Amino acid sequence: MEPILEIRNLTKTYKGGFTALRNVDLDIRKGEIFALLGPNGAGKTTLIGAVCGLVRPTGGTIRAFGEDMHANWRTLRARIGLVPQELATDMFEPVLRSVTHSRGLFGLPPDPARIEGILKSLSLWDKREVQIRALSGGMKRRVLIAKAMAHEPELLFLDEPTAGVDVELRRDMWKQIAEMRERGTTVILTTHYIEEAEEMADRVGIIRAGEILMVDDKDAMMKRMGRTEAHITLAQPIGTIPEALSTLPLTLSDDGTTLTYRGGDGAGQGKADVAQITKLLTRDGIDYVAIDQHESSLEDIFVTLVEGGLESGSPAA
Ligand SMILES: Nc1ncnc2c1ncn2[C@@H]1O[C@H](COP(=O)(O)OP(=O)(O)OP(=O)(O)O)[C@@H](O)[C@H]1O
Repeated sequence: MEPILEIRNLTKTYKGGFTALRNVDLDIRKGEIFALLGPNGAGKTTLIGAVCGLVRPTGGTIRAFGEDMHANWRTLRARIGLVPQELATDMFEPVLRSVTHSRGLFGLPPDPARIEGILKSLSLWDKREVQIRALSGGMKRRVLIAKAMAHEPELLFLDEPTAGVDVELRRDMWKQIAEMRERGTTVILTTHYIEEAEEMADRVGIIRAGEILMVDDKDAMMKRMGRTEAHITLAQPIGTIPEALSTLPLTLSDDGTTLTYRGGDGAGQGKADVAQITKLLTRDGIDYVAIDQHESSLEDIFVTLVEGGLESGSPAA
């Protein structure tokens, strides 16, 4: 399938000389939810800004909907929506007027029924005459989403859509985003909440220090990078790891009471290994009193990648 967005060799060096993006290559597929994960300062907002015209790239190309963004700026930008981290203007405007205005900015004819539909879907219809500044933080975020949806974008960027909102509202917003995808919108979101990516994304990209470390289907990433960690507490200390277990990735605590397994492949190998370990311990007459087992989450994978560097990753797509 032809990508809806193709970023090639994108580089951004800010005026002071700081390079925030280095040779970024990224393809976004039509209809997917793509989560861009990265620590503070990794370059997520810069990347979004480059596509949406807020940041001028120093090098590289961006194609959207099969056409060069630079050469067809006006028409292509009108097909892209952006939900920024914060609302910069419009604080004194009532909700309905502000959202209607956003649609007009892209040269689209008024469509009150559509705006009403958007506001209702975001539970903002009752607040339509309220000035934005009088809304709660969570409601302000919904206004940002409504404004970005008002011109019916085919590609929607959400920059930290749920930062600082409570758990309930976050779940609510995940539902809204999933519904946008159902309606055919391609969604790219940046987030600090790995849980958010785990819950919603079809694919995940990991960015660190301006470089894309890895892009993959979320499930494939979790399978490939996933690990099992198990701590087996023994009834009596042992001096060494039994011979029968010597080929497995096991360590023994200094006091001889805990065997720790770290390994597996995220596709069941770890669980099978731990079952095998307990069987062999029983066979050798070594009693254990507890097993504390844990499968790695996307968060563990992310932390390993971002802090430990890229050890077993595939090249970014
Ligand atoms: N206008 C600017 N001039 C100079 N440096 C900038 C500018 N804007 C951003 N930077 C730097 O570029 C780097 C990337 O910033 P960016 O905002 O893209 O990161 P981010 O991944 O979105 O971070 P966060 O998660 O904190 O929002 C940071 O080190 C930042 O300080």
